[in-house]
Amino acid sequence: MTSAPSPIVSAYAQLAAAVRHLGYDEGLHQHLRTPRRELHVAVPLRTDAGDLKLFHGYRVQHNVSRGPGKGGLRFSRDVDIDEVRALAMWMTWKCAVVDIPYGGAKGGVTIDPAEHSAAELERVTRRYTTEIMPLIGPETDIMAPDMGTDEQTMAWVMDTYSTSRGHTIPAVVTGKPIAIGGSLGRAVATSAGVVHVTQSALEAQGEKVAGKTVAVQGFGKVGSHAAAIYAARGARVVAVSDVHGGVRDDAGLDIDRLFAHVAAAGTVVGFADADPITNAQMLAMDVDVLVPAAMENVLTAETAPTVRARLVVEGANGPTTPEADAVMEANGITVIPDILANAGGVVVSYFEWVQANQVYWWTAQEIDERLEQRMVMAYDAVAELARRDGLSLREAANVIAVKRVAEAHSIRGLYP
Ligand SMILES: NC(=O)C1=CN([C@@H]2O[C@H](COP(=O)(O)OP(=O)(O)OC[C@H]3O[C@@H](n4cnc5c(N)ncnc54)[C@H](OP(=O)(O)O)[C@@H]3O)[C@@H](O)[C@H]2O)C=CC1
Ligand SMILES: O=C(O)CCC(=O)C(=O)O
Repeated sequence: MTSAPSPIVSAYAQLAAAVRHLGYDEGLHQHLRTPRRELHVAVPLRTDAGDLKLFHGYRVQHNVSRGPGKGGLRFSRDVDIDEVRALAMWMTWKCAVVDIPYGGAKGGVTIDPAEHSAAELERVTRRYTTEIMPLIGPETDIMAPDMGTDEQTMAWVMDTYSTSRGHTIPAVVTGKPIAIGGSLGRAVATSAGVVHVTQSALEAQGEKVAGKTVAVQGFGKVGSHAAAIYAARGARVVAVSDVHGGVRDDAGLDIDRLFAHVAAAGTVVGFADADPITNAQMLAMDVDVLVPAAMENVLTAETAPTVRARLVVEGANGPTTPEADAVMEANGITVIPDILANAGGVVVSYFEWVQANQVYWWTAQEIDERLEQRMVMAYDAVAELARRDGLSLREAANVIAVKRVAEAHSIRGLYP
């Protein structure tokens, strides 16, 4: 899983394909490929035991032509500058494909959150925020949770930023707790969006989510709620996994009981009434829908030939390499690409930012309806272009997104 090249290689290849399709010249290609700004910061930590440790942090604004930078903050031992660059670029295309007024950005700290206490993570978050202060702000670059961070992390970022400005500024982050201006629905929005696009793809074949078998890799913020929503919509979730391994029950896992098990055990492994399964075995299961919702480079030239699902819905960012895309296309497997499939999170982040700026809060129903409408609209546009031009859904999504960003450059006069 980790032998694949950096995600930036996939991101560059996907952009190059879209640029070729659109017939843009090399100058515009380079303009679209190159991050607008990058900040590398040192993040010192005094541990609970009194030692001094140093971590490396990054914030990359890939593109800000359509609006402020927008994108999550990742805490993981695998974070490096190229990963953050790739994730920031994907945020640019993601915001463009669902047509929300943002550019793309991403941040990361090379730290394994599982190895640190809450107090240490708070100090790391506050120091990181202070160091990247020149870039962030409600009108310049707005953070949200990603892998290894959560709503508590966003509360610390918001508090650190607000303290430095002397007043409370909720719109500097999204995905924060409801008590300090978070939005209803944000915690499950990425997962809800994953299910909406699954439904759209199945409807195109006269089918629906109910009755389908689903396997979900990753039981974190995205994967766990996706499993719950698929089950609530009548699908049979037959396998889930996390970094420690997975569990399988062909009759369908009881997701409520699984949540209770994970709350107690910290992993899906060991869940009673289910068989153990490895992540590799799960990717190869004979299911209708496979949802990689953990990390990058999971579906590679090595693993893609084993995939037997009809539909792969990318909850994670960058789970599929270009080589794996080719293999799955040849095998008749439809892939709903990350920038479309997992865009529900940033869509509701946008709703949260709008609500914070207006200081006026929407109902859960308003948020759910507006999210579904936007996801379905984006899916339909991508599917229509794919049909028209004989493209994969990933190619079509990238073409739509890259064109919108290039148009913004052109209209603003940054690139004639
Ligand atoms: N949160 C959001 O709103 C959005 C997230 N995403 C993307 O979705 C993906 C997951 O993010 P999120 O759910 O927030 O992250 P979390 O940190 O909440 O969860 C990550 C999950 O993946 C598991 N995992 C980590 N490494 C592996 C591995 N090698 N094999 C199998 N499972 C693994 C973790 O297991 P364990 O807990 O045991 O470590 C955990 O269950 C990322 O790619 C992220 O960028 C995309 C759009 C929005
Ligand atoms: O909600 C957001 O702003 C972005 C979430 C994110 O990091 C992502 O979509 O990859």
